[in-house]
Amino acid sequence: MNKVYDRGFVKAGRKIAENLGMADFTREGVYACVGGPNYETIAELKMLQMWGVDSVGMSTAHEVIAAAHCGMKVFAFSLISNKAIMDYDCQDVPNHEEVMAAAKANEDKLKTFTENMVKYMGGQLNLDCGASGEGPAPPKAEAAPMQIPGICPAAIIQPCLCVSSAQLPSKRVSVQEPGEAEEEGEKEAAEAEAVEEVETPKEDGAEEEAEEPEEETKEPDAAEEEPKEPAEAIEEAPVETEPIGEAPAVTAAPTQIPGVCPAAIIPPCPCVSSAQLPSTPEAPCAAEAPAEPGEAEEEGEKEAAEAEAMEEVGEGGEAPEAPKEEGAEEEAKEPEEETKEPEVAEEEPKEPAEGIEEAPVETEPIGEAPESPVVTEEPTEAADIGVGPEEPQTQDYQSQTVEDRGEQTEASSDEAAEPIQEVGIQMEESTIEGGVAIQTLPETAEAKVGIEEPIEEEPAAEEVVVSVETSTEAPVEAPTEEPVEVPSEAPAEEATMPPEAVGEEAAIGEATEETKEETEPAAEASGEAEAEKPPGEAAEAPSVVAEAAGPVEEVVPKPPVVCSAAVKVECKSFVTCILREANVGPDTPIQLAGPPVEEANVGPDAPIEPEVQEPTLAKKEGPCIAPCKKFVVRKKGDRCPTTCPPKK
Ligand SMILES: O=P(O)(O)O[C@H]1O[C@H](CO)[C@@H](O)[C@H]1O
Ligand code: HPA
Repeated sequence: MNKVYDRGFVKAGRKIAENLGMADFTREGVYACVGGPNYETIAELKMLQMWGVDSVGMSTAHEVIAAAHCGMKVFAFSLISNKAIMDYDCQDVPNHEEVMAAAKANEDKLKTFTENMVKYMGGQLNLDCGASGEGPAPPKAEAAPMQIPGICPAAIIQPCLCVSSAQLPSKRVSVQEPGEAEEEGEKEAAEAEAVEEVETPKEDGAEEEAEEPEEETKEPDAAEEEPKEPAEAIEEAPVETEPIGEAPAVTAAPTQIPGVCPAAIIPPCPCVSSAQLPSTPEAPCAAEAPAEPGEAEEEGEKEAAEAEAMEEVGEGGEAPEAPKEEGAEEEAKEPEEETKEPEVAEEEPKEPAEGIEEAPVETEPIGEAPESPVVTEEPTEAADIGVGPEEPQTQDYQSQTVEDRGEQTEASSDEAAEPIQEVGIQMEESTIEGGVAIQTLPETAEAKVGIEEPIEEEPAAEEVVVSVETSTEAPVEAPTEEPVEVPSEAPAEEATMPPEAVGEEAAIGEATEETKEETEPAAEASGEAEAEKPPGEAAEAPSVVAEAAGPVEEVVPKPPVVCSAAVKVECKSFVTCILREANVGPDTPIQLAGPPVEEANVGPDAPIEPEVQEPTLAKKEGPCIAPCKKFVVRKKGDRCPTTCPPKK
């Protein structure tokens, strides 16, 4: 993802913003994408700020990832719609109303900017997105899908890759990565020349409709306004097609990548896994993985082509009407949610966090852990932005969080004392003073640009709030080598983990198979379920090779082997975990940026991690320690780290 944002597009975006008089409120910065659906807590925002984040959103990154995976050239920008509240003493809470209001107040700017960008991008991609100045091409009932040159052979884009205002819910602007080696000189000159001629399009009555779709995908309110047909959007999208050539035949229904161009319907892309694209069915993968767009071209040719295209855009003069997004909200929402699923999957801790592994072992059951407030794994549209009936929840959450952390307020008074000027913000490298922010995306974070709203004269450089990158930890201590007791059936009282705990394990026990096997709590969780079943009904461990079940006869010390029956294993390991607030199920008893440890699902006697590298994090967001019980029951099929009953 290092070059996911097309540098040329970003530069063009900045030029266009400048030409449109938006330069003074354009920024480049680091955009962090959080899972939502709630707005971030103050602690999270502080954490993100420490990480160098300038703005935060909930969707762009996923869309960008999906698009990039299909080999698309990507450009994204954001309208900074609200300020990050980072003061515990502040009574305000982020709310959807203000976000929507900001978006509404800036829709003209969004439309204008978008149209110009689309025109430019269309020219770059040789698409008739208005670059010709003739406006969108008439609908083509059976337009042949086209293949983006030099991109994933399977990434067949139906009609047009146009980015429409529909992509701009309330923000979003550009993305890209800094440090991209380019020949600035001539390229910039060419771009400047081309973009200078981009005219500000007239605002017409269609603007509202054009920008509604995106919001509809997230906000129920807006959804009621303009129900539209996605099919029409596809047909209306200007098309400049090219034969697909060797492109593999796609029989499955096209998929629309959420957040991207409503017209950019992409048939199930064989190169994209179902986890990344909305509904990529059973389309066989007959194509090779896409090549990185930016790497597939010679810089020289690329620049030349861009410069040329820029000129064309400039000549285009009249800005085309933004193609109406005729996408039905229903369909738009679906993919949106689906694209978030991968997040959950990505939560799986692959590597234990440093500094947590040595956490003290405590045998306190995890049972008493209180339920963590919040977050659902699959945010619904309602919960998404806290619209309508869900809004109260969002606010409650925010309020509750603040209250719960009353004591922390003091601890972080220095930081909290800083008045928050605005969200969105400026990066150190920002060279633009002002509103539409074109971001640069470093590494994994996403840079976004946005039109700040309200626009402030003196943007506070450190006011940006941002997303939450969560991490789940499940480091575990090495299993003991001590022989274990092997009861024919596990006493129910020993498997005292409550359902919540099981859920917790499920949530945090996302370590690799290897880790799982060594993680007592994980086994503990399964053991509990096991204990509740009649003897002999041990559940099959999905990832382990199950062997024929057999009665336990004796304990034979051996290296890890597969259990053929339930056994009770002494547990001396523990698990420390840091869960993301996002993507954690409502019943998940552990929370990341949570309240004091005692409130974070850890038993009252659970030790508070003493040596945390980051004191602040330890205290405020601090990892919670989920000690395992003394004994755990390994179910049939589990691999035992110590001993197992002999196979019969
Ligand atoms: O700024 P982006 O990435 O679009 O994300 C956020 O913006 C929307 C408005 O709050 C939310 O629904 C969330 O998707
Ligand atoms: N956080 C996350 N996403 C958002 C926000 C926010 O404060 N505002 C609009 N989208």
